[in-house]
Amino acid sequence: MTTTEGATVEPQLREVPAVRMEAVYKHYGDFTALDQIDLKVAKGEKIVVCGPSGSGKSTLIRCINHIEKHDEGLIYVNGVELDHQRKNIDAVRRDTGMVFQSFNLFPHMTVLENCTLAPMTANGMSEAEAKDLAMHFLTKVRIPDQAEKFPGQLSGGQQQRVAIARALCMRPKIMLFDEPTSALDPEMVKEVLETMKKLAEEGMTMLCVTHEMGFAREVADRIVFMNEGKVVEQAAPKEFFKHPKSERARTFLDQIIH
Ligand SMILES: Nc1ncnc2c1ncn2[C@@H]1O[C@H](COP(=O)(O)OP(=O)(O)OP(=O)(O)O)[C@@H](O)[C@H]1O
Repeated sequence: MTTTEGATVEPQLREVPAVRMEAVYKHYGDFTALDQIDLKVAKGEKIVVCGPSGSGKSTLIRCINHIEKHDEGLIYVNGVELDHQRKNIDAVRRDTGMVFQSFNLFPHMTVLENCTLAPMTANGMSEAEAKDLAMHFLTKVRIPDQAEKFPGQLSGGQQQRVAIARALCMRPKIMLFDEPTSALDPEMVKEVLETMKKLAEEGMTMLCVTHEMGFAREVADRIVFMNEGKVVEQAAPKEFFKHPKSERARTFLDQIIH
């Protein structure tokens, strides 16, 4: 693309990022959980956030949809500021689907009811429309036959796929995953990662906190490595795994890969 001044500009650089964090801090009392975070996520980008326990990964992702409130700095989601008065909270929440480690499904509701609830209550969809949408996404995560069951009747992997379908029913522009496979038996991990991989291939913008480094290598455009509340380094997976720059990333990788 050429501007009137004749300069060449990459079209994607002119786009509003999916997420922009500028000098973001989060404190719990005297403890600084996020320490001057600057991070940009482009539309369609897949980011894996990794780092040692307590480094602030969940806090970072939870600040993006305001489950946690940041104390200082600016956060924009698709160009909308997450202001401290929470004026834009509904718009931001609509754009961001969140998947938690512990599924967070309503146990007294069927799979279908779990998926139709938010589209009907928050988006004003009719029951018939919401059911069609829910079945569409339950089919996508390959469990349409479980629609009438209750979460307790499903395996962990199936429950997590319901949680992904439920998030997709809100038609999010960004999916946030907070250790989505950590609570699963090893044989269930693969099916959830496959579902996430499929979403990535379809172009979804994704921020995933995960220790699944195989997934990171295969799917991520960029690895963001955190330590003590800071983003210590960020690089393409190939670069990060081969040549981690910081000593902390090197010891982290040694511990989890060997
Ligand atoms: N509600 C809270 N009150 C006080 N401290 C908190 C709270 N939530 C998180 N923290 C602290 O903030 C730090 C970052 O927590 P966070 O959960 O973001 O880390 P993490 O990198 O996701 O860790 P893990 O990999 O173990 O889940 C930790 O030291 C944690 O104890």
